[in-house]
Amino acid sequence: MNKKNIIIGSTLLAAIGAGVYAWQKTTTKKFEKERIAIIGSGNWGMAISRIIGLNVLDNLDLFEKEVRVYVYEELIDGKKLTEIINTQHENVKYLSGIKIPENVIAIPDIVKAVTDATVLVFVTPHQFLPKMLDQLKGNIIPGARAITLIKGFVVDEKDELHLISKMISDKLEIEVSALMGANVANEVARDEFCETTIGCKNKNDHEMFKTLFDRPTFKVNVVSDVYGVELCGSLKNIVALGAGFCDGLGLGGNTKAAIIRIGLIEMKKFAHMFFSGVREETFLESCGIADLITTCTGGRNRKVSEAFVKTKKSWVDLEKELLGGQKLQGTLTADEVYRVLKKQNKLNDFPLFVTIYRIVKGEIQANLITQFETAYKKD
Ligand SMILES: NC(=O)C1=CN([C@@H]2O[C@H](COP(=O)(O)OP(=O)(O)OC[C@H]3O[C@@H](n4cnc5c(N)ncnc54)[C@H](O)[C@@H]3O)[C@@H](O)[C@H]2O)C=CC1
Ligand SMILES: O=C(CO)COP(=O)(O)O
Repeated sequence: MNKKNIIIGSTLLAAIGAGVYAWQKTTTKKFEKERIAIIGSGNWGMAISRIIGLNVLDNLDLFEKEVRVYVYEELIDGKKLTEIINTQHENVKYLSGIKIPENVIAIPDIVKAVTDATVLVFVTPHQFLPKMLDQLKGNIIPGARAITLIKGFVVDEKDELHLISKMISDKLEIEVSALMGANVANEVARDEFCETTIGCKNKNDHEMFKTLFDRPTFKVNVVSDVYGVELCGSLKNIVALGAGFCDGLGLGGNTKAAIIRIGLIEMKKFAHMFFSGVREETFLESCGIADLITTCTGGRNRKVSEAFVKTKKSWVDLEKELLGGQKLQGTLTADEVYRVLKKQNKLNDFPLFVTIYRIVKGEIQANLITQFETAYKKD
């Protein structure tokens, strides 16, 4: 074989290799039954565990009966939380008063929790994710898929933003979808009607995810725009802080509506500025406008930011006092997004996000929430 043939031959092999890799990435491996692992057992983690546990029992031809949940172990009155969940079928700390189906098993070891899992459901406060991914790397079976319910981003030391779905996908080399919506966990757990949005690129998985999550009171719509869904769910936490400031100041619905409207515009602008392919329709799904409304009226970010204005206590103290171990995400996200905008020299394009950040940091008082440049009247 001459040199030219060798080059053509190896180029061909490389192309076939790349093709096979791409095919493996987009083709769903068929498992006899899906085995579900949930990573995270907080307020939303437990509410979604209940839904998954019930749906698995209703579809035992498709899913293994046992659903494993990774629980960050802690002692409650001297008793391990995992033991409490596995005997009382209730997470007394993070979702008290709600029974969890008995096929949902709490496991304190994250690697054991995902053993043989074909579907991984990530639902932890985002600050804990990077360490979890380090522990999970190399322990996921080929062909497994993941779905993230985490609202937040990771911003690295170079002030570059990483979407959670992309982080999980890069680290574990699996496909990752996203589920976000107007889903305050306590209300979902009480079976109050709501909708949610799943972003999933792989059409082969649409039906499986719908069967896993959809309930008569938890209606799922599946779209293909994973990044759009995730960006909506994460960015709205910043706007929710602004809504809480309005409540803290005793302002009425008109002001809050203005914050929501302008917040939505900045969410869209941010998504389109930094990510290609985000679809306009996604902002009208449950993950978009609906989640924005629910978190600006209910929700923990709104509640704690109202108290921040009224009490002038620190965020750390208020999180401890008001959330009983649950975690506030919006203040972290406001900081992360600010760092990204600063690095990209785009602070002037996001006056509301920047104003909220400055109030969070104590650089300005909350009564300046309405003093940002209202540059969004008409182009
Ligand atoms: N709670 C809600 O209504 C909703 C929450 N979300 C999102 O879901 C994600 C998870 O939120 P929640 O389940 O509500 O959690 P949460 O706010 O209840 O957080 C507490 C969880 O963090 C765990 N934890 C504490 N310290 C830890 C550590 N050092 N390492 C690992 N884990 C630790 C606790 O064990 C507990 O499971 C967040 O991104 C949140 O924004 C999304 C929709 C609704
Ligand atoms: O995301 C949520 C509802 O969809 C919950 O928001 P909070 O974290 O502000 O409670």
